[in-house]
Amino acid sequence: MLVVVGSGVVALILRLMSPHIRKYASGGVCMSTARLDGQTALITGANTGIGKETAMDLAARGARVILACRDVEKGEEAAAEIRARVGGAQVEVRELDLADTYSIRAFAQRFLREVSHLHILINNAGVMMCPYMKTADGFEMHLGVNHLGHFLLTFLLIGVLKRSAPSRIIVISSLAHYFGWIRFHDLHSQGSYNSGLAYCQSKLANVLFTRELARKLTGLNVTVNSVHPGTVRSDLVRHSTLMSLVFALFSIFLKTPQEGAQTSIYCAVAEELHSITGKHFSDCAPASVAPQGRCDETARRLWDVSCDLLGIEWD
Ligand SMILES: NC(=O)C1=CN([C@@H]2O[C@H](COP(=O)(O)OP(=O)(O)OC[C@H]3O[C@@H](n4cnc5c(N)ncnc54)[C@H](OP(=O)(O)O)[C@@H]3O)[C@@H](O)[C@H]2O)C=CC1
Ligand SMILES: CC1=C(/C=C/C(C)=C/C=C/C(C)=C/C=O)C(C)(C)CCC1
Repeated sequence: MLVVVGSGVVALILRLMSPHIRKYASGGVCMSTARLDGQTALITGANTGIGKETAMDLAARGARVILACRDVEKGEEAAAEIRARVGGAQVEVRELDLADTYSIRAFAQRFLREVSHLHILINNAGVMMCPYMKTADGFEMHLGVNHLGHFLLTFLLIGVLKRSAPSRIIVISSLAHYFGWIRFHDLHSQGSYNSGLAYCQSKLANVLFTRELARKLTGLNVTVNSVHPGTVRSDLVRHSTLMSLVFALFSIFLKTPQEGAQTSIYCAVAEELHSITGKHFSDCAPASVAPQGRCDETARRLWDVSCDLLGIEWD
């Protein structure tokens, strides 16, 4: 009886507080009215969640937006939705599976053949807390998709980004990077696997990649910044029953994908960020980076190991 009354009271309080909670939870908003006419943007994992909402916004600003998706059918559905909501939207779908370096190379080859400029690259796609899986190249899935896949993609597109300068690279990381460390002795979690820690490692790798790439791109007018989008109601938690349950129970506290896209959009368009590089953002404002994400030695070591794993030379 007491439990029933207690839950009723909590539900009532939450209902009454709902507008205030929503206002607080929604986070920062990108206030820039910058137009992107004549600019080209590429967003990975843009068929759903934060990526789709980011694509919607950039298309509304006049950009040509390429949705890079592993499932072209889902990508076309998202593109149709964007066209229906944004009059005159220029959106195209291309196949890209970040869990397969052959697919990444094929994507880049076609992209470079068909598209002459790239002003905004948003490395958004991500996988979280999946069971132990390997990519086509034998990389642990989180590291392979979230870090190495985007590393290779950026390497293959860096020439066109430089030619299109000023251009921007935005890397979607997470606050979860605080709980990660790079396990150089067992990068692919072959010794022991914890899906949460593997996700955190990959998100720390995103921050370290941003740091080292920003250093290498100094003076070239190509900026690179990382983003924590907030806690966003999306398909990201699909692999974890517990997380799905927490998301369902606390959904009122979570951002919508549109709210979660604001910081990605901000980093892509805000005029005041034109020369800001190597920084981390959350809620459309600078955010702090964990100590392990500020270590230049680790960033350089991860860079070298990533190049070795991918069989590329990138100085
Ligand atoms: N939601 C949140 O609370 C938070 C999200 N983030 C980050 O935000 C980013 C976007 O996540 P969110 O929108 O929430 O999640 P979603 O799961 O909604 O979107 C993830 C996207 O990544 C795509 N993707 C997954 N694997 C691959 C692959 N192998 N090749 C190409 N694309 C792939 C998915 O494609 P498909 O639909 O086909 O599976 C989907 O389009 C991620 O990097 C995530 O880590 C960071 C912090 C918090
Ligand atoms: C426990 C709890 C929460 C859940 C947080 C979660 C579940 C965060 C997930 C973060 C993710 C998915 C990060 C990805 O990079 C709320 C709703 C914030 C507030 C109430 C208490």
